[in-house]
Amino acid sequence: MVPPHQSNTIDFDAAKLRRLGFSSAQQPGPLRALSLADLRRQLTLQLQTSLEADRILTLFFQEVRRLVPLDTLAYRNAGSDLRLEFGVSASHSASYRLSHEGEYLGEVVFRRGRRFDDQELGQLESLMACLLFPLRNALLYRAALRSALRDPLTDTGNRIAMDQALQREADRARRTLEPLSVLMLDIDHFKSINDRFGHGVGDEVLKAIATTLKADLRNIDLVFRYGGEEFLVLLSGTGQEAAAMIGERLRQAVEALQHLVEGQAIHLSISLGCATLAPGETVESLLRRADNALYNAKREGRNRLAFAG
Ligand SMILES: Nc1nc2c(ncn2[C@@H]2O[C@H](COP(=O)(O)OP(=O)(O)OP(=O)(O)O)[C@@H](O)[C@H]2O)c(=O)[nH]1
Repeated sequence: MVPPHQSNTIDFDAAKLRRLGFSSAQQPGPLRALSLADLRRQLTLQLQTSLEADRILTLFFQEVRRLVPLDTLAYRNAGSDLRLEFGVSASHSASYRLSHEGEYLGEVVFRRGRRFDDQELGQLESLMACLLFPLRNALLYRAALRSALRDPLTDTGNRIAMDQALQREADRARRTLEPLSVLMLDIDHFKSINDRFGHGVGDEVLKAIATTLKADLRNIDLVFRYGGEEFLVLLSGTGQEAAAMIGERLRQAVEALQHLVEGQAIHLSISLGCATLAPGETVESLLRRADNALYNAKREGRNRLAFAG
């Protein structure tokens, strides 16, 4: 009797993948010269194994060098916030702006110590065709991840991103014994802005304040919108005194904002609660203390910073 279905199990372990032509990036050993056609076939298989732009370009750089000697591969895509560089810098370069049917996919730059000849440039162009679709998929994946973690109105991190970042940074602070502080901040009398000028203006004010906060902070500091008109600033490696200085700078920056509605500047201010992670403290307790401090800043008259007890 022949069964109607045959079921098989295949374990794609590292050895099997190697036999099928998928090599691991960590695999040591000398690079073997290949024909253009062989390399294109291998690249097509290998570049499908990841959705991370970093990994895809690392593999591409590693494999392309088997045919065309290269010192550097650089990749830039400002729209996707990507700037990657592999290898060591060199004087001669060949750069390519990649696009597919009008869709911009970034710029690739190859560098090395001597000029590229026409045959090599032809080979690089042919190999870049293998990069196109894996790279496009990686950019789409990156955009999807990004939008799942960002607040679209203010382009700050959302609540999910905040919870993840807080946990990650608190774990790191415990491990490294570095300080970690948060600033919880809330726009003063925001309801009356909505009531007087409408929700559209309220939204513009939220965007303007978020832009001011981001412009005033260093890159590694992270801003999240965790409620309607409430933001959290996560300050890694920052103790209470420095966090208060940063908070005060943010307060002044918002106060100095000239936000115009129908030609008239409206007065804006924020109140802030500042808390620093105590030894053994949980993230929930840190947030609770920052929230209490924010409540005190409001009660004491707004447009000010209060410390957590
Ligand atoms: N335009 C707009 N308004 C929002 C959004 N999310 C929340 N709000 C409004 O934010 C206001 C918050 O008001 P309250 O919590 O009373 O606080 P407040 O008026 O800022 O007063 P204090 O915080 O005590 O200074 C409410 O009117 C909400 O409707 C949003 O995405 N857009």
